[in-house]
Amino acid sequence: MKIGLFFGSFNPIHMGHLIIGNTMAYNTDLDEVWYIVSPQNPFKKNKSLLHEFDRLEMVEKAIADNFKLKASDIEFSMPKPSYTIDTLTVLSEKFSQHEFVLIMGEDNLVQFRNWKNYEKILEYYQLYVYPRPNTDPHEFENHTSVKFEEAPLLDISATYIRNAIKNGKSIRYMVKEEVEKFIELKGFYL
Ligand SMILES: Nc1ncnc2c1ncn2[C@@H]1O[C@H](COP(=O)(O)OP(=O)(O)OP(=O)(O)O)[C@@H](O)[C@H]1O
Ligand SMILES: O=C(O)c1ccc[n+]([C@@H]2O[C@H](COP(=O)([O-])O)[C@@H](O)[C@H]2O)c1
Repeated sequence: MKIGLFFGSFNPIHMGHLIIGNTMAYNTDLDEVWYIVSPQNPFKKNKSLLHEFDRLEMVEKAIADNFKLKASDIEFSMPKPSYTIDTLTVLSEKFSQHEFVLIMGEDNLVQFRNWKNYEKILEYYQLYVYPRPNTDPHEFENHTSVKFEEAPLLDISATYIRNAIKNGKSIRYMVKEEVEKFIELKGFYL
């Protein structure tokens, strides 16, 4: 199978992440999309980062009704912070029957040069890139490994959701109902 990998902290997973995963899984040549929950992003320091198992549980609840979407904890047992090239290598070895593609927003391409072994990523893997608003220019516009895919965009972020919860505001329709209930039950982000 051809599988798209969507990496993130998912703190928490929101409708923006779900729209991208579903669009890639159904409207491109990908068979499935796997959400790879990163315990720790090399570029982000965040004191409100929930435990990785709680973030994984929210992803699982969010995608439970969509058979083309899967959650992965592969990075939990790998050295931290999580470097994407290392995870790609482990996945390609473990699932040699599958072809893996990296899904990312165009904004990620602006600093992609700073990723560990980015040239190796481009040599061995395809990147399926969806548009992000106000993306700065970058050098990967015409790269043969980069494919631009159309996807509708939602202007929300996990940061926005965490702040809304902290300020007693509603997050209804920004996350799946199951995720909202779980956050309430556990008292996350208060
Ligand atoms: N609304 C959105 N639409 C499309 N892609 C998004 C959206 N929000 C985040 N992404 C992308 O999803 C991936 C994983 O995101 P991440 O888990 O860091 O969420 P985030 O909402 O950006 O989090 P935070 O606000 O905590 O930084 C990243 O590549 C990010 O650019
Ligand atoms: O491998 C790297 O050097 C690298 C550098 C920055 C980000 N990443 C991964 O890209 C994913 C999305 O990053 P971000 O900053 O858009 O949330 C996240 O899960 C990180 O593990 C990976």
